[in-house]
Amino acid sequence: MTEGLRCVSDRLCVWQGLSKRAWGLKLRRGGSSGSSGSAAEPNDGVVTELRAPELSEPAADVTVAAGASATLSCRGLATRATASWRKTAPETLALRHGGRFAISFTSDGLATLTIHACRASDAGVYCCLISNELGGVQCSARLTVATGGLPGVPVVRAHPGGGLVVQWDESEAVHLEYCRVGEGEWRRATETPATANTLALEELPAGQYSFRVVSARSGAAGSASGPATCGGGGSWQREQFARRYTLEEEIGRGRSARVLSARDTGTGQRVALKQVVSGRGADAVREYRILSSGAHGAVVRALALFAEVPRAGAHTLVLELVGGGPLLDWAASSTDYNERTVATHTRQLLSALEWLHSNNVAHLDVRPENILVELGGAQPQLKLVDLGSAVELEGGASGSGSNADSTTVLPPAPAQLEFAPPECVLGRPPAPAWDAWAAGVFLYVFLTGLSPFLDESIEETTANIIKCDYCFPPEHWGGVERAQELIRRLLEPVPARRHSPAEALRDPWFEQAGDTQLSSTQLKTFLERRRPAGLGNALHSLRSPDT
Ligand SMILES: Nc1ncnc2c1ncn2[C@@H]1O[C@H](COP(=O)(O)OP(=O)(O)OP(=O)(O)O)[C@@H](O)[C@H]1O
Repeated sequence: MTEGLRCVSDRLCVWQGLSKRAWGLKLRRGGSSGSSGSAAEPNDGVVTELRAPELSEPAADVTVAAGASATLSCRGLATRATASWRKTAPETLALRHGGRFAISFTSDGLATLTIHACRASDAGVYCCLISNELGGVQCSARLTVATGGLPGVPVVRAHPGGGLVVQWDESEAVHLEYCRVGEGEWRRATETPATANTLALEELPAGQYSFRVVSARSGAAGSASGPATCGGGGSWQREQFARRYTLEEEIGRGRSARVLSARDTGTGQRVALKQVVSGRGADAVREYRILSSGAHGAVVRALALFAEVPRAGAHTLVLELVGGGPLLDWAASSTDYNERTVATHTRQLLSALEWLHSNNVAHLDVRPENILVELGGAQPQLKLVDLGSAVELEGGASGSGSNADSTTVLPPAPAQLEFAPPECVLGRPPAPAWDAWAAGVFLYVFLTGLSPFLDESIEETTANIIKCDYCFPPEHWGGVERAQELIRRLLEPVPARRHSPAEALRDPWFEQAGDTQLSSTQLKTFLERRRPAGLGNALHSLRSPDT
């Protein structure tokens, strides 16, 4: 650390409105009403004379190398005084003790400011004010941070709206330059030198970039930052998206998303575009991460994720298109609506849940609207969609060590309530066992068209769930009683005793299920009741022309 020796008594001044000369005397009884940081005060009932502060040693200018510590100090004669530091040039800043700044004031009137790990932007004029009730006195000193003439390396991070944000630490005007990795050509990010120390490059095309800072005065270039990946700015993302997908029609809607069918002009493949409203970006990113990190035949696959599409703040997930609509709608109008069909699809659902749980993911929103069917293959195939409410669990799907404990628990929405387990309606932390319960309710509905816990009101339905109050009316269970034991195992009120999807898959019913034809009358009533107003039967009529 190099200390400058120039005297700064010319900067010694009187704080506006307060005189450094004591213009009044106040007799004060020493005692409990002390103020912090003042000169030592007797606490023995002796009357003390209070004097306005006087400066005895002004602060001196200091020069340090970047990265070193700098200490500015001055001394004032005063009783019951405090000392505070401000930066007055080039910007005004009130300084507090903490982080890189250490501020102290000793009982003999020494006020110090130490700045650790000095940066170029710390350079400037610092002012110390020593004051008490009778007045104040202040002095200033300049801190110079020597950077060796070369600008420092800028810091790069992702911009929440797409693109990158670059920050640097120079006290003078600079040019920010960027180089696309592999191209070797440095370009200026702005026409004129940047005076602020941050630049958001929101419209940067996708790619990898390095940045460097160039002094506008000397033309000296600092070292380049490491390569930073840019997913592309908003309008770039929208442009790429518009070029690639031709939108068709709306095929579904949820609380946070609109789903459209579209065609990928590159591959000719039809896809589903889930447009997630702004504010739910984290859910969309998590849903993409889960659905793109592995594959299971009964779980929809995610193909891509676009941020800032269709508008700033929104996200668009590109998903495999499931062409057959909700499974129960298809089953209710199918000639194959029989016990074996129900067993086949229940097995697919449990297998999808087992796969998610083994990947430490709990779906948490298993209900008929999110259980679709693909009819394009040799056999109808169940597809579970909507991982928007899913949680990723730490330390295994058993529930122990789950990060779900910290998840905000909201009461289930009306559409979810019929499928919600007791621990969910009681506000307990989410866990994979919720999915097993929901699968049990789904199987009950699939076989009978009846909802086991549904009652006249939300309160009564909730009470039925908490008491696990349901039954198997014989008039609705004729010929399919063999599935009841599996349902009992899944609708077990104590989560730890409830069958997991893996255990449920071993139930003998899957082998025993026969051709018993099921009546779709109740199921159609069930579906009609849950159909959102205005949606009609759009999903049901959707069929992939590829099939
Ligand atoms: N890949 C897909 N293929 C066809 N239809 C889909 C697909 N994904 C979703 N849908 C339809 O769109 C509807 C809404 O989608 P999704 O449930 O994912 O939205 P959401 O807003 O997350 O729903 P929620 O209200 O449960 O939060 C679904 O119920 C389903 O019918």
